[in-house]
Amino acid sequence: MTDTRARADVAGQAPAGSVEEIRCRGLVRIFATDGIEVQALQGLDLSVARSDLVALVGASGSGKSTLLNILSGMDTPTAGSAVVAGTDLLSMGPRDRVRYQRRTVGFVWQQTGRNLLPYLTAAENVRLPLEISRTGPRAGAGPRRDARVAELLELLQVADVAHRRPDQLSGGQQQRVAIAVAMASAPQVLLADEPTGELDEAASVDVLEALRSVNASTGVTTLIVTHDPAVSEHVSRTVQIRDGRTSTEVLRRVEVGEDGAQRHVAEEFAVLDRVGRLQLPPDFVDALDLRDRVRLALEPDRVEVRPDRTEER
Ligand SMILES: Nc1ncnc2c1ncn2[C@@H]1O[C@H](COP(=O)(O)OP(=O)(O)OP(=O)(O)O)[C@@H](O)[C@H]1O
Repeated sequence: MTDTRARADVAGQAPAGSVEEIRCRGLVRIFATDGIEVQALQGLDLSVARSDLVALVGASGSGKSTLLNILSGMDTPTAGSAVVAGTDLLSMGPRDRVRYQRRTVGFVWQQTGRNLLPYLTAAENVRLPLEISRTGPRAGAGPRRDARVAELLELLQVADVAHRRPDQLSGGQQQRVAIAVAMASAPQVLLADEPTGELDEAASVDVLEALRSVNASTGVTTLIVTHDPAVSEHVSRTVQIRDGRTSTEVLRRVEVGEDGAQRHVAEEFAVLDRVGRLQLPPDFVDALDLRDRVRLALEPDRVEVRPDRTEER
């Protein structure tokens, strides 16, 4: 059974003193098709601190892609608030949206074909966003753009294949070039949707390590949406979404023992939202056969949740 502690602060709170780069409060997204409404996000709260590397996990249909589409500026929530790097995603106009997608966020998608243009080389793919924003302050002169392309290909360890087209690259190399493309305009936030979904285990580890090293060396705030349980091993914070809301978080840290040896410690927390709601893990609910109504008791240092046995008496 999972040892889940309730985190006694606001759901997904960024550490004290840090700057919140992603802040979602009460995010709701309702889709209506053929008169049927699906509530994909049901009041989701999430905070990610600047320069953090966070994995977002959850079962199929839990709302991960819906959240990522909103954070990437491609979709608008039905209600709630979402602010990314100071941009309010609910109130931005069409011009702000283009600017936001070009400058503020970078994306890496699961399908390698969606990330790269097939008829351009790796270097040309990385250069393209710099050419598109050449009038912008981050563009610089031609030689500066060349230097930036070389620097990014070096950082992602794909400089040796700079002149190959995507079909001449392995899946892992394609995703590393895709990260270089996403980082070209020096975004503040990097969003990756199942970046290892089409890769074998070895290539997945490579790509996750590439994301980690880009995060560490540039400080870009990074959110990775994934089904892949191995991703959690590569990040210090994993947020789980269940039924359109954040439900639990796993925080990992390295501790040094008295003997000087390093230990990796992982602690799981239930997420408590601003109005006091939390989701009990399914294995807790099953273990005590909790249903419909439960009894709560406030103890000096904890809250007890017990099954309601009234009808059995
Ligand atoms: N455009 C849409 N129209 C109607 N329903 C939608 C739409 N997009 C998503 N949904 C529904 O919203 C819910 C959440 O979907 P979402 O794609 O965000 O889940 P997910 O966690 O990303 O799933 P997966 O891991 O399978 O990609 C699902 O019930 C889905 O069917």
